[in-house]
Formats: sequence, C-alpha cells, structure tokens
Amino acid sequence: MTAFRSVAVIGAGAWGTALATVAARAGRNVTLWARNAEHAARIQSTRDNPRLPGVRLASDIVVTSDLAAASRAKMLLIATPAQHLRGVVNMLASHLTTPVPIIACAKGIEHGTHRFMTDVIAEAAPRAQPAILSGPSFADDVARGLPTAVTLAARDDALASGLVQALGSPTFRPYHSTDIRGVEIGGAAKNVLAIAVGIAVGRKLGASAQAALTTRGFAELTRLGRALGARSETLTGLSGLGDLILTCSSPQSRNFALGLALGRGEQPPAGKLAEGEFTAPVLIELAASQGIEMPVSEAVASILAGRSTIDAAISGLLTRPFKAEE
Ligand SMILES: NC(=O)C1=CN([C@@H]2O[C@H](COP(=O)(O)OP(=O)(O)OC[C@H]3O[C@@H](n4cnc5c(N)ncnc54)[C@H](O)[C@@H]3O)[C@@H](O)[C@H]2O)C=CC1
Ligand SMILES: O=C(CO)COP(=O)(O)O
Repeated sequence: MTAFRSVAVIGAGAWGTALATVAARAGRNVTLWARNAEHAARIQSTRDNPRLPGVRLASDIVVTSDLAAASRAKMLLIATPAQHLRGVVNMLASHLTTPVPIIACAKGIEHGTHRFMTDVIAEAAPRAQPAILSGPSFADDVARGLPTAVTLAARDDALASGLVQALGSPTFRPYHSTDIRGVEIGGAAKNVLAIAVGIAVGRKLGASAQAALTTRGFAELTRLGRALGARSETLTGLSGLGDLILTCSSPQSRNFALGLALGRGEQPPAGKLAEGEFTAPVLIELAASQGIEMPVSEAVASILAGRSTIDAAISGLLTRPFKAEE
C-alpha cells in the first residue's frame, strides 16, 4: 500500500503526458497540469495531446490548468523544460502547506546559476522533498507501455523507495537511489553529447566514429560526475550510460536529430525541444569552473554558438594530442 495515492504531473508536454499515463497505470489518482487553460480543456475533452500524437489518455486522468488543485496531490512530478523549472516551482510553492515530494523530470542545468534541477526545487520551494527521475525512456515508448527502466533518486532512501513503489509497473521500472547528483549529471550531459554524435552521423563519419565519440563522451561525463561527487554505479547505470546509449543511437531523440540535421547541413526540426542546446553553454562553464576537460561538449557549444564550423570542430577533436585512456 503506498502513501502516495494521488500524483500531479506539472507540464503537459510529451514527457508530462507520458508520466501521467505511467502513474495512472500504477493505480494512482492522476492530475495533469497544463499552464494554458484552453490547452488543458482541449486535452481533457479529446483525451489526446498533440505533443504526444496517437496516445489516448486514460479516462480517469484529470487535465487542468488549476495549479492550486494540482498542488494538493501527495506527490508532484515536474516535466517542464529545465529552464522553466524555477518559474513553475515558484508558483507551486505558495500552494504547498506540508512537506511534499517534488520529482524533477527535466534534464538540464539552470542558466546563470549552474544549479541542477533538485537544487532549483529546494531553493524555490523550501517545503519540498526534492527528487529526480531520469533514464533511457522516450515519452512515446513509455506512453505506449513499451518496457522501460529509469533511476529515481531522493536524499532519503526510504522516500526514493516509496516513490518507486508509487510509480512502478511491469513496463515502467524505476530503480531507487540516493545519488541525486549522479542522476542529474547523466541526464544533463547526455543531451549535449547526443548532439555531437548526431553531427558525426550526419557527416557520415561512420559507425566506428559513432561508437568512439559516444565512449569519449562518456569519459567526459564521468570526469565531471566524479568531480561533483557522483557515484560510479550511477554514472554507469540507467541515468548515465544507459541514457547516453539511447540518445546517441536513435534519431527518435530530439538531441540526436538536431545534431543529425546540423551534420547534414539541413535546417533543424522545427518546434522540437532539444535540451542539449540550452545545456551545452552552462555545462562547459560548470566543467571549466571545476577544471574538468570536456572537449566533445565544448565542440558542441562552439558549433551551436557559431564560434566554430562543424568541420573545424571535428578537426580540432581529431588532432588533440594522444594520451592515456582515462
Ligand atoms: N520527451 C521525452 O522523451 C523525454 C523528455 N524528458 C525531459 O522532459 C522535459 C520536457 O520535455 P518534453 O515534455 O518532451 O517537451 P515538450 O516540448 O513536449 O513539452 C514541454 C511542455 O512544457 C510546457 N512549458 C514550457 N514552458 C513552460 C512554463 N514556463 N511553465 C509551464 N509549462 C511550460 C510547454 O507548454 C509544453 O507543454 C525536458 O527537460 C526533457 O529533456 C525526459 C525524458 C524523456
Ligand atoms: O531523454 C530522453 C530519452 O531518455 C529523450 O531524449 P530527447 O530529449 O533527445 O528526445
């Protein structure tokens, strides 16, 4: 029996909608909050969200734009883009009267502050018990009930375990952890690295280069993770290596697809959120502040900012001095 009978998902994009479906499948009473009242009313009546086409929302999921009503749930999942997390949690905070778990489901690092997602939650809502959910899981796969596994971390293991019990089902398998920082780093960095790998594939550099770049990307993700106190089993787990493999190998990923288009010299897909674009500059600032080398991420940031051409960035990576593997 779970203490978390009711769940509210804040943010009715592709991921929020998929997570609402997950929670309903796990037997929770689910509210899905959309900031736009018209959008909420349309999804509530049609049971269809254009952000996640072809997925029919279970009839018992309540879709609303009433944040006060949503905030009464026993646990909250926030699935807005990373850079909008603080704004939404600021609005939520005034409705919270008791300690409540707030699970960050976005993947990124806040611009300007270098804060990870649970730090933003802790600052914006002091009553919250911050947690993070991340791992290899495309919204479409999750919503369709294809098997997926993710990591769910909270500072307190009993809380992380309780949240896993509330959301888990045979087709959505969260593993609990207390390594919040490790989970956050994997989710943020893999999006930037997926843009790099997409570019290499778009440039037709070959399957060997794809594997090499993914692996060297993992090496730099691990370096940063270690410097910030992440555990190695988290970095090699679902939210680290697992999500990196998924995102660096499939055009279903919007980050990979962005890289693919850039590599081919095409226009990036319109209206698709690729968090790596926003994470790249802040990731390399953070790495520099720690004295950590992240050459693949730096190349992505330089290309996106127009400081380097793709060919110059590739050549820069290929002519780095030979060194010991680490
Ligand atoms: N789509 C996926 O497969 C997965 C996405 N994620 C993460 O989830 C986060 C959201 O991604 P998606 O849902 O896919 O994006 P999306 O583009 O489908 O939806 C984003 C939603 O956030 C809403 N939104 C934007 N600004 C807002 C604000 N200021 N206040 C409230 N709502 C706002 C938009 O209206 C939209 O409904 C990202 O950080 C992404 O990396 C994580 C795992 C899987
Ligand atoms: O995070 C994801 C899968 O785990 C979704 O990847 P994209 O945001 O690149 O589509």
